Amino acid sequence: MTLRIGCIADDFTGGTDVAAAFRRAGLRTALVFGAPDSTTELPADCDVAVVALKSRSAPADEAVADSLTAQRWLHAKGAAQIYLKYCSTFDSTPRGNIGPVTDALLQAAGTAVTLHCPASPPNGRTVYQGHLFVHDQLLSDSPLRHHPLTPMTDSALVRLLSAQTPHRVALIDWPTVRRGVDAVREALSAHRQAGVRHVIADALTDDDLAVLGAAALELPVVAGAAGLAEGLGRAYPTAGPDPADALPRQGRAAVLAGSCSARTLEQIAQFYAAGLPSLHLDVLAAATGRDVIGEAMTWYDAQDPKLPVLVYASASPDELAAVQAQLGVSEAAAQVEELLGTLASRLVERGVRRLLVAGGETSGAVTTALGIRAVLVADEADPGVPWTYAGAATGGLALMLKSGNFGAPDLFTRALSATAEEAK
Ligand SMILES: Nc1ncnc2c1ncn2[C@@H]1O[C@H](COP(=O)(O)OP(=O)(O)O)[C@@H](O)[C@H]1O
Ligand SMILES: O=C(O)[C@@H](O)C(=O)COP(=O)(O)O
Repeated sequence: MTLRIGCIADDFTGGTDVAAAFRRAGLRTALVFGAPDSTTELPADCDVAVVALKSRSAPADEAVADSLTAQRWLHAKGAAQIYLKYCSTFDSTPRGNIGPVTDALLQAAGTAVTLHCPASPPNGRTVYQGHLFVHDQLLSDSPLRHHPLTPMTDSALVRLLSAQTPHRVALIDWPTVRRGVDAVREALSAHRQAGVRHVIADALTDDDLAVLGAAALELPVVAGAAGLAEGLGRAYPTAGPDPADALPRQGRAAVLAGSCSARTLEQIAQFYAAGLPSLHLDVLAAATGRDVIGEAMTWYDAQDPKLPVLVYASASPDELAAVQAQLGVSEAAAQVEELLGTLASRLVERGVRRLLVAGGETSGAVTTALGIRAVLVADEADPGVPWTYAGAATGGLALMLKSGNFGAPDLFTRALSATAEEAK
């Protein structure tokens, strides 16, 4: 079976989000971490391969180079269509890289037009008249206007993308999308003939995204968030049994959290309130050379093996500010990522078989420490938060990588309760 779609995601948890969307559409999906090279193996029998890069905030030339490497590898594996996954809040300033990356992918694929739509209705992201909404607010009125790296002060997608590309950008509006697949195809063709390279489409619902996906089936390059990926995936015929069904359902379970996002803090509080064993890592003590890892492992060995455990560095905004003031922002992050990466390796060595990781950067640190290059994507615990299967190299590890703000407050206990229940 050859690969059908090759996807390039601009960060790791964005990669798990889009991989879950393709799987929801019925396609067997693998996720590859980091720019692939000749030694990167693709798990057998998948329809979609998602390459998760760390390019969202990278300078355009770096993001273009990594994306072209991924595109070449995906084409070599047989992918006829490339999907560029960026954030559903279009995290990208005028100097951002969505325009340059898309232009480079189009040029390498030898094609003149692409369809974009960042809508992701389950997460409240919709596009109307080319304006991106976050629930009931324009993007530029939402909390994203204060994003530390990519403050979004404009919601007009045609204007945002036009600032990043020398090529023409135009809109297919919602009334056209509502008229269906043929109407969208005709509009795409008219835009292409008029010299437009980037066509942005409105979408309010998953049905709109299914129309767009069907209309985009023949385009060599398509771009957007997880919503359009699912719409596109639904336009493909589904294949046979999913090898990810071999996911281990039992074994010791642990959560490692390095995300300080509000939702992760709620999930930590819920786990603690459920009476499950939790340990807070003392980042400042680790920085002074105390053996925080050794202490954590002694604590882990003393826990009831039937129960999932949580080890977290995550801190409230005040605690975080205090640690960062003392260590510096990047030194503090490096310290935490080193701690959580090392702990992940120790826990897996000690027999953990189900590992839930909270935080995008944290997920990168953990997969790197575990030497995991590729996983198969299995069922979702919450929208955009799938279990994945790391296969034989790690002794058959079930891994869940969660973006900081994703998942319901009870995600940790719910996703891992099966283990505790079955073991009782
Ligand atoms: N106690 C702490 N002190 C300082 N930095 C921390 C602490 N806990 C976590 N961090 C850092 O905060 C960052 C959280 O980012 P990330 O893992 O991407 O989560 P999210 O997905 O919520 O953005 C990481 O770089 C992590 O190392
Ligand atoms: O498209 C989305 O909203 C997510 O997949 C995503 O990329 C979220 O960004 P992070 O919270 O920075 O992982």
